Amino acid sequence: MGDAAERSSTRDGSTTRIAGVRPYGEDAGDLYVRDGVLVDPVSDPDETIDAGGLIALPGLVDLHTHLREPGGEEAETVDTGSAAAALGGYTAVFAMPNTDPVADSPVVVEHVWRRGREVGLVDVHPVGAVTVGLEGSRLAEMGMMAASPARVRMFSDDGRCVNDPLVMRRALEYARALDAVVAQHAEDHRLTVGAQAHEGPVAARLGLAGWDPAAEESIIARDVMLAAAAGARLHVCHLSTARSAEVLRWARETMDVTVSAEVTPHHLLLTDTAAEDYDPVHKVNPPLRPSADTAALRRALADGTVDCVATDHAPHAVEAKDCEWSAARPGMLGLQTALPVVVTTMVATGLLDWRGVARVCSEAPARIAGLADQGRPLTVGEPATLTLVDPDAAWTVRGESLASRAANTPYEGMQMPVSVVHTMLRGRWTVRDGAVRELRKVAQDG
Ligand SMILES: NC(=O)N[C@@H](CC(=O)O)C(=O)O
Ligand SMILES: [Zn+2]
Ligand SMILES: [Zn+2]
Repeated sequence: MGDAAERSSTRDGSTTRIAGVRPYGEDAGDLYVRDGVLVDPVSDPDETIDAGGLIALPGLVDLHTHLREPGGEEAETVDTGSAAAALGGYTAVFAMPNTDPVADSPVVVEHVWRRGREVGLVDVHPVGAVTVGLEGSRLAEMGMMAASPARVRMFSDDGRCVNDPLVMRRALEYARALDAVVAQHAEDHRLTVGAQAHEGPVAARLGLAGWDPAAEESIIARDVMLAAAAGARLHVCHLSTARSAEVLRWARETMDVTVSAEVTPHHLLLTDTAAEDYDPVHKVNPPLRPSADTAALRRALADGTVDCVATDHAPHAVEAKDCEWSAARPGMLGLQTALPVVVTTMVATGLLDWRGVARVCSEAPARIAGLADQGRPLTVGEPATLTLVDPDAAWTVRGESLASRAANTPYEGMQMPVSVVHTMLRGRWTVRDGAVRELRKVAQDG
């Protein structure tokens, strides 16, 4: 604390030079930061950071994070989840409302928002519930949450689907009036009663009850029609099948609808065969799919059919995972492994370059969520909100070493090809040399 780097990168009028960095993986040059923004070069910076060999990206934005606070603090808190996010290169996250109590009121979203500001490592934007208690019947106080200091602009019952079409229609109509987006966990619950794994030969062989992919695809098809009719914005959470991507293409070609979609890193990399070890760390909702879907999802992300990557970071306490498969809770950690998995699946395969990574991990999610100061270009006058990545620093995942309170990573022991080295939020380092800065006592700006 209080060293030169910290002083020079806060808003005291001094200038930091980030030397030899490669913005978007392109030609090396210097970035200059003063008062929280990128500025023109100066001849006498107060401090110079050697960033030779590092790639600069705009700070990553996660539209789908479970921070578990309030009520699930044994798995994650705003504090530990923010640290995991910053270490993963994130500068903004959207905290899902399936907490206890559910974030379906101004009181709860304000609590999460205030905790995020107190911690100060990433911008924490609470997602408001669509229905009271996530129960799917009565609309939550969407307008009140939008009007609260947390300024909620994304609503979701994630963990549950807004299954009732009339409730979904009303939610979309309200969202339109609030200029908000409804993020749907697409799963027709009537089709997935007792479901444990993707319905197919692998689940059949393992004796696990099948999760019909039509449960996802049919809800997406229904929702694009409802959104088009309501003139509302729809976002599809954790899209996971080839046909779901086809439905999006068809919707955009045939109707006037504003629909966006995210894919998780795990659905880009892992397949349903991961369940063969019966280790519930591989249990997730929607389930891991066959490799044909994984391949189609990669193509859909590359060609823009799927707009962005979102982690669906879902920490679970040991008790919720250290049990037989059918009793385990679905979900896996994602914040600290997302960027490396995107590099493995999209960059190493030649499907995306680093510009493309910036698009799907930062620019597109910021646009979908309507964030004005995230996902911005790395150019003079823009916020100094960025992450610096070493493209050659491989590391091995150890759940116990991750910043999350929980350890349920599906990548235990796996090599990740790249490392986040530094992260900066509006001119302040949140991560230096792969370690979180203790910012908790630093006053929040604006
Ligand atoms: N993805 C999961 O398997 N679990 C999520 C809920 C969700 O994203 O649907 C959770 O909250 O644990
Ligand atoms: Zn979900
Ligand atoms: Zn989720």
